[in-house]
Amino acid sequence: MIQFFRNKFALSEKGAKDLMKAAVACTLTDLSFMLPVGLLYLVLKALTVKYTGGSDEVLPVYVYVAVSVLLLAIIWIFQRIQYNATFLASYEESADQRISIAEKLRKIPLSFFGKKDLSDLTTTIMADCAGMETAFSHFIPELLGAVFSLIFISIGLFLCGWELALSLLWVIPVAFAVTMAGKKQQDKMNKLYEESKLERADSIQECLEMVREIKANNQSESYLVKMDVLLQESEKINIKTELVTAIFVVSSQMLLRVGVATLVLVGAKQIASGKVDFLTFLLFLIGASRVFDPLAIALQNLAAIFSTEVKIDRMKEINNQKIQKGEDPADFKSYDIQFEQVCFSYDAQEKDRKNKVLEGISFIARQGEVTALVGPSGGGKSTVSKLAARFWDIQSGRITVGGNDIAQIEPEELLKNYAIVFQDVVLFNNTVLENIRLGRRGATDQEVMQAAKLAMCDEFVGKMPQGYHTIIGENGSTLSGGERQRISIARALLKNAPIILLDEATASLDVENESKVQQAISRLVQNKTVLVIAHRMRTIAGADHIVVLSEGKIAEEGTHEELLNQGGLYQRLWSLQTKSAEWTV
Ligand SMILES: Nc1ncnc2c1ncn2[C@@H]1O[C@H](COP(=O)(O)OP(=O)(O)OP(=O)(O)O)[C@@H](O)[C@H]1O
Repeated sequence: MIQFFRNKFALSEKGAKDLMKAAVACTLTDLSFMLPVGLLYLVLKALTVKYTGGSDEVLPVYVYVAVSVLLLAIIWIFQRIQYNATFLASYEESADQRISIAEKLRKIPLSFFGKKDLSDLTTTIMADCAGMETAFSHFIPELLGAVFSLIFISIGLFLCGWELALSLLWVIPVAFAVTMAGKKQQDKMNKLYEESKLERADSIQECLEMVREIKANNQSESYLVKMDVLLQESEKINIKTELVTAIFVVSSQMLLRVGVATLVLVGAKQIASGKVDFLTFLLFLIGASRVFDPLAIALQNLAAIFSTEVKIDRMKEINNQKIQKGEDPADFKSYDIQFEQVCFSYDAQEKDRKNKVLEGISFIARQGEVTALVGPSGGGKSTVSKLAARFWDIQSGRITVGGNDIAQIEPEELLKNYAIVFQDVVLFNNTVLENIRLGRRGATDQEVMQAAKLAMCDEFVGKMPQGYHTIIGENGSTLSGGERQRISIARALLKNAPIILLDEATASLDVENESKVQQAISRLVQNKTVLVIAHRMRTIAGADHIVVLSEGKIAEEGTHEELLNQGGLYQRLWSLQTKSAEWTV
């Protein structure tokens, strides 16, 4: 049962156990609501006997009052248990779910993120988990509680009179069948609704992210029109989804009322024929309201669980992703990076050779040397540098660092040895100091400032209102491209790792700052393995080893002079850049 709940609702083992406990608590609460019905029956029976001159002794009023108080106390205790078992447990479970999804996302290969966009993932972590929370605290335990308590109450009613019980309860399987009959239709609409919700969130996010480009291209009007159409579409799907659910749920809830009607018909006939007394009939009538009220909610809950299934599937999709593992406690004797016949495609499923981004790549980036990757745009330079840090797992071949296959090394362990400066710098809405400290947690303010100074950050930080303690806005929105890049370089300098990946690290710097930062980088790279990508070929002319990549293959490799002498692609690119440097507008 626990395993069933785990699979069905993507719960942790504790969550599945807590759900079972919550279902038992809901059952006990539902059953406890039947206790006053029993007491009422006894009171009415005693009064009837008394006023019809029977011989039964009526107990003193205070006994009934005491029993009523006792029953209220029992109901309160069960409700309290239900509250703890549903709400508290569900909050714990959804917090655990969010943490476990975030943990999983940390370990999933980046290829997964290529297929999912940001709003999709945030929706899963926030909205889907919240939906699961409601299902856990309300829909599922209440439904199970209603079903379990119904079984007990039905047995009781059958013992009191099977004909009356049958006349009342026959509608229940029919009502459930009606709700279940709509499942396929509801599933389809729920899926459509979730998709439209995602599209809407996506579009709003895109609009906010691209607000500068939209304004610059005078596209605000057309974007708003597009958004309006999208929202109207989404509204239509929303209404249709509600309508489909309502048709089946309301029909089944109405059916329950038919059960009361058939009870009255059969009851009247049985009273007339003297088969049952009026009190027993009354007991059934009161019992019917106690059974049908939670049941009507249970049918609604069943439909709500259908809609949760789409959310659960999305959570399962993340939970079932293979994570990047690695067992070897790597022992790095050196930090040479070696690519051996590496083939790679961003779509791991893609078998089609023509979609390969890299094919048969083999080269060595030695420790103590600067290895430069050059070549036409789209040739695979950034891909090679990202593969060197195991951002993606390759499909064939081998990448080693100091002889250790990086596919066998735990990604976070591996990355401790890398300092990376990307073209697109990511900054956090925090102070300059903390953004640089990200390079090495635990570095002192002194060390952070030393690295910042080497990366030429001093000059622009000095002009900020609170210096290094100035908050730089979301993704460093208050900084220029060059300033962002210098912070990123300072991070790498602070980390001081044995392997350095520089992907267009100085592209956004002006000439003066570029030469200063280059000096800092040259101090940083001593005795390290450096893999550098630069479009401005003069910046890598001094590299120890140049690998020319074109259309995912190595076109040629060697030193600057060797490659110029070969008169191949490198020489052509070099002369083109030399000529373009002379161009003027
Ligand atoms: N995340 C990704 N998902 C799918 N395809 C990608 C992804 N990143 C890059 N590519 C594709 O892989 C190929 C190589 O891209 P890559 O960025 O490695 O080239 P590059 O040589 O660094 O280009 P540039 O000099 O323009 O930066 C390109 O065709 C690109 O479209």
